[in-house]
Amino acid sequence: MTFAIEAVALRKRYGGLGGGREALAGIDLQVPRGSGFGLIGLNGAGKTTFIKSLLSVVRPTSGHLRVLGGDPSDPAIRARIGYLPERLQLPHAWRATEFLASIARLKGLGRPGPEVERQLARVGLAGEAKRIGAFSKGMKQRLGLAAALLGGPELLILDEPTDGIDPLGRAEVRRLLSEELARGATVFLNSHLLSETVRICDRIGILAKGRLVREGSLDSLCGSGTRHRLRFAAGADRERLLDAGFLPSAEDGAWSCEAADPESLGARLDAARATGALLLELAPELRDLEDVLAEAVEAAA
Ligand SMILES: Nc1ncnc2c1ncn2[C@@H]1O[C@H](COP(=O)(O)OP(=O)(O)OP(=O)(O)O)[C@@H](O)[C@H]1O
Repeated sequence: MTFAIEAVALRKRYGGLGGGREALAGIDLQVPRGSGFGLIGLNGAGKTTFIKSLLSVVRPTSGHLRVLGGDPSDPAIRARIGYLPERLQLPHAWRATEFLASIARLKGLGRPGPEVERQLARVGLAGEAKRIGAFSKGMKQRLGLAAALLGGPELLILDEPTDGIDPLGRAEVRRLLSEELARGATVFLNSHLLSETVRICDRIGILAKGRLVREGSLDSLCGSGTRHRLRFAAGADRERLLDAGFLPSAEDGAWSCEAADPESLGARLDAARATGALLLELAPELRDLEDVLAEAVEAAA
């Protein structure tokens, strides 16, 4: 397997009086190509420092970092990355097409016109003639996203991509990012919106005090491994399901059960069927990522 990002024992200590605390205290991380990876953590955990290292804006104090198989300070590697910064600096007197055309030229895209129009349409800004200074926060964010998407980069690094975007716009951004994943791009996301992160990313890393304290697939991080969620067709006999050891969920009419292995899960399902219940859905029960984050941060304290 090839990796879009490979960090080995990566450390960063900022200069200044007393040298400060290490912002990155030895990060080992491999992000597979084509995956959606979400980096989460509390304020000051080191997320921005890690992203800046990926973009060679920050020089690590020690350790190794490879991005798309090369050195992040190599301009040829940088050209294959699309980046949406957390704090966008946009030229307010320009129009969206002018701004994107200038980015396209910087990225070395020949005849950028059609690509600029394509990306503007994807972010819902086609035909937008206002100057950027008159854009709403969400429109500016969409424009920043279009700039990151120009030229179909192999790696997208997105810092709070849905910040300021309304709920329907967020759904559009999610769809757009799933299109990017489907074409084989790697998406590296930094967001405090955990509900967005779980909907976009299949892998999650938790940073706490400069250390990667948990990392893995969403299922491995949030799944209990033994709890399952089930949904039965209307008319299931509640009392008989309770007798068979199923627990109802108060919120949404789903049920849950414990089963440590496929055999015991099969036996559970047989028991449910014996009550006359018809199974509609079965999935591993996932814990809330917020709880997993809180637990990981506490353990690292
Ligand atoms: N330029 C800098 N000089 C000195 N210390 C810095 C600098 N940038 C960040 N730090 C420190 O490094 C640590 C990690 O900061 P970083 O911005 O990477 O965290 P973060 O996880 O991105 O936080 P947030 O969620 O608030 O954006 C913090 O203790 C911060 O104060």
